[in-house]
Amino acid sequence: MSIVKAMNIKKVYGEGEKFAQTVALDQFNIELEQGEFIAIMGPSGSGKSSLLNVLSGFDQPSSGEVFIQGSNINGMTGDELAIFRRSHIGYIFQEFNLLDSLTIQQNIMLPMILNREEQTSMNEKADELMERLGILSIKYKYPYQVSGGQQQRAAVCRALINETSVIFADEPTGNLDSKSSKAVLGFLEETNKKHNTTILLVTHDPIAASYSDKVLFLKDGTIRTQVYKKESKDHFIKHILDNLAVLEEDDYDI
Ligand SMILES: Nc1ncnc2c1ncn2[C@@H]1O[C@H](COP(=O)(O)OP(=O)(O)OP(=O)(O)O)[C@@H](O)[C@H]1O
Repeated sequence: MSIVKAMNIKKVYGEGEKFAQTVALDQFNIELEQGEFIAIMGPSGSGKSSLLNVLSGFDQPSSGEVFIQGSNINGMTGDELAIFRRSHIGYIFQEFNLLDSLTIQQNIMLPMILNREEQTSMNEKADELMERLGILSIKYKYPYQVSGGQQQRAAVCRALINETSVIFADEPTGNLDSKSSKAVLGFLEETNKKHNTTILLVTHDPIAASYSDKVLFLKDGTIRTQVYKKESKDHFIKHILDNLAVLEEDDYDI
């Protein structure tokens, strides 16, 4: 069974407004199997965030359906979807989205707290993840007391703590220095390999994309082309850069 399946997705903003409509996704189809690690690249405005928002249930498509592990998330009520998301979907935001009133440890445990999990297992799991990402020493600090890189590592721990079968990551390294980027991407790669977690990563960065096994290039709300990792990482990065150049050249043909 596919972990994520979306069929005939259309996302139109400003529906009903005669002159201000934008078609962000156009009859979009995608299917992700268990253990796939896929990156999505494309120019600004090509529909990457719209796609992630629709696939993760943060936004409704204008038409079409999204299935996560066989369940149609578009038919769920708000409460049903919130509960479903906590157990099935991990999401890493570009802006971290940590709560300032909670410590780093509490932020990370939040999805487990909301699922009413047992305290000892929450503490153990949170400690294990923080240790792996090198932020155990800041567990009692608040988000505003730590660096952006440490906040993003905490956001990664929070997205992973419920061990969901799919992780959506929207530019998770967009605000990070290269050391923190490497830590976050390496951890996602390891999670993918070790736990067979399906990952969909949106990024502008060819290096970040090279951690995936396949890159989909988006343009005007549809997939234009895709590149597979076949040989070395360096070869993959070169292939990604070539395709980005072709996409940009297309712009000048219009
Ligand atoms: N809330 C909104 N209301 C109206 N139009 C929107 C809204 N969100 C996105 N759009 C439009 O939909 C299209 C796709 O936007 P989207 O944010 O998905 O692109 P993106 O590829 O993620 O861009 P970026 O790389 O700049 O983040 C763009 O034309 C954008 O202007």
